[in-house]
Amino acid sequence: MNALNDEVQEGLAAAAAALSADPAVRGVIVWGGEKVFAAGADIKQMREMSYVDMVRRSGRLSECFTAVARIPVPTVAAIEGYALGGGCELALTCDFRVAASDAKLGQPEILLGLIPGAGGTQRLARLVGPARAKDLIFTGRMIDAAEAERIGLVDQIAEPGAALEAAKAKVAPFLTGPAVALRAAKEAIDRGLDGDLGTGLGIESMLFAGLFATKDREIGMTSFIENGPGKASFEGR
Ligand SMILES: CCCCCCCCCCCCC/C=C/C(=O)SCCNC(=O)CCNC(=O)[C@H](O)C(C)(C)COP(=O)(O)OP(=O)(O)OC[C@H]1O[C@@H](n2cnc3c(N)ncnc32)[C@H](O)[C@@H]1OP(=O)(O)O
Repeated sequence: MNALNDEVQEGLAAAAAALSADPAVRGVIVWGGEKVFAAGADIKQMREMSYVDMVRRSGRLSECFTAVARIPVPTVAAIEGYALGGGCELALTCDFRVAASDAKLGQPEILLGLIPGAGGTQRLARLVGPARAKDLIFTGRMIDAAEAERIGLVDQIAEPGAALEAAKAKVAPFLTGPAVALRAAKEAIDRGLDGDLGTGLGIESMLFAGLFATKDREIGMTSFIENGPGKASFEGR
């Protein structure tokens, strides 16, 4: 079930750091395999943990989730089977979510006497709105891919077993786009969500101005003038 135990979380954090540091990486897909995305944090491991254990980890509880959220290029979660609890929270750290039509998503922590502990109360509420987030978190109920798409938790539905292929198709256009501009767009949107409108507009202006130093800006504008829209062959820098 891809239970997110210590080892898996450390592996995710290391992979996210390596991908973030590699300028050749233009897009990332998070996939749990053909059977399941992730059924959440490892309940068996958590049951052995004490309050002191958790206090010791506070601040680090969701560092692998934050590492994935901070990957500076477009990311897509390809969901088969279940994305529950920490698994749904991991999917929420991606820019887009593609789910198989028979997939189930949810935040069932309340059924364990817990609440989401890796960003679910924050990212889910920002994505689907506080009322829908409260419905899923207060009830702990699973929803199918169709309901998830309806509320905006999932962006696209694929045939069972085809979520990875659909995610590859979704990320493909970004691989030949203007890499620096795509990074700037993701940073402006994500950082803007953290603050007030004025701060967000300031971040956007700074990043917009910075793109005038890129080669792709010259390529894009020259291509439009000479060939019309959408014909530019960007260099990615
Ligand atoms: C996290 C531990 C490491 C420490 C790290 C620091 C701690 C903090 C981490 C960061 C904060 C994370 C906050 C997130 C919290 C959570 O995610 S809480 C867990 C939320 N998830 C769930 O409640 C889902 C639990 N699973 C199920 O409901 C069902 O298994 C299923 C997914 C609906 C599938 O059902 P079914 O097809 O009937 O299969 P099962 O028989 O139930 O399961 C097969 C085997 O898999 C085991 N398993 C399933 N889920 C988990 C899980 N989350 N953790 C551990 N093990 C799991 C299940 O026990 C079965 O095992 P066996 O009986 O041995 O075959």
